[in-house]
Amino acid sequence: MENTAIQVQDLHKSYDGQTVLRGLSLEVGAGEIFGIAGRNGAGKTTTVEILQGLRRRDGGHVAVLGLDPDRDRSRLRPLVGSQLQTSALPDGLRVGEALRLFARLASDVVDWRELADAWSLRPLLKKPFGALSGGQRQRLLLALALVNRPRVVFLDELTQGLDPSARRDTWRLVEQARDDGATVVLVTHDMDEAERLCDRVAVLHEGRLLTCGRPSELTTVAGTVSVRFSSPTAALLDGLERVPGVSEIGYDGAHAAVTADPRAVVHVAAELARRELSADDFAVVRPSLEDAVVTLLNGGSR
Ligand SMILES: Nc1ncnc2c1ncn2[C@@H]1O[C@H](COP(=O)(O)OP(=O)(O)OP(=O)(O)O)[C@@H](O)[C@H]1O
Repeated sequence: MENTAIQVQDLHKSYDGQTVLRGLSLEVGAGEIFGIAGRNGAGKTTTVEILQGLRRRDGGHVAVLGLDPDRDRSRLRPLVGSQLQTSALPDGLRVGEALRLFARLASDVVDWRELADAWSLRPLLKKPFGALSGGQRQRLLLALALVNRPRVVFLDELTQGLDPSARRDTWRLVEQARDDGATVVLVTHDMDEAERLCDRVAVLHEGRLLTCGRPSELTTVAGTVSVRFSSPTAALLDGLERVPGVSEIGYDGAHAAVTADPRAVVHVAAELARRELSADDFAVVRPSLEDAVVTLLNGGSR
């Protein structure tokens, strides 16, 4: 990778004899929005905590912006932003006070008023944290993660509990942070979010990297697509299962769904043409990223 922001090689970590990370390796490019997904307990939070120097690793090599989070923590701290947990702020702290305080701690590299405008927090400046809605809290916590103009930002469960429009606003602001030069690492269970927002997604499984790639690559890796079209009778579909690469045929009385290897789509289309089935709604539907990740985690093709 040309410009690497984060390098993880053969990372190991155990808690009280329970092994959580067993040889995790991955790389994050500078300027990427990089998703980390995997089942509960896969080691996602442990990994990002090690990357931030909040937890010590047992073995392996880790570099964030060329620095070792264990040894160079004080040099790394001003370069990294992190989304705080909701519990980290006292209920009585006002939005304006939080922004001012965090900006001062970060040596005022960013004008907190500009940040308040960017994140639509102006009307909330006098409100105490405890009186904010879930979405407003999330906006403040994200603004605070960016107050030191970090080169790497770690976000965990970014849009959990947000309404669809607040989710989209948040995605836009994260993209803005990336466009301003930050590398973003996003731990998420929300595959819709990962598909929409992440340049690449790493799927962790049992403390190792199961797979990593662009969302479109992962959906391809999952193996099959669904070819859908109208068909007036089931008889027109007879024998279609013998087309190489077709694994399943469904028919609901009006529509057919043929599950097939992506490379077989053209042969399915040719076969339909030979049968003079004029399907004007012929569509190839890829699995969603969520379908793909579930398939991969359940041991499907990789
Ligand atoms: N401080 C700790 N002490 C002991 N065990 C821990 C500690 N922190 C995490 N673990 C255990 O390590 C494993 C991995 O936890 P981690 O939080 O890294 O997983 P995760 O992938 O982020 O999970 P989730 O999706 O549920 O947030 C879990 O089995 C968890 O119980």
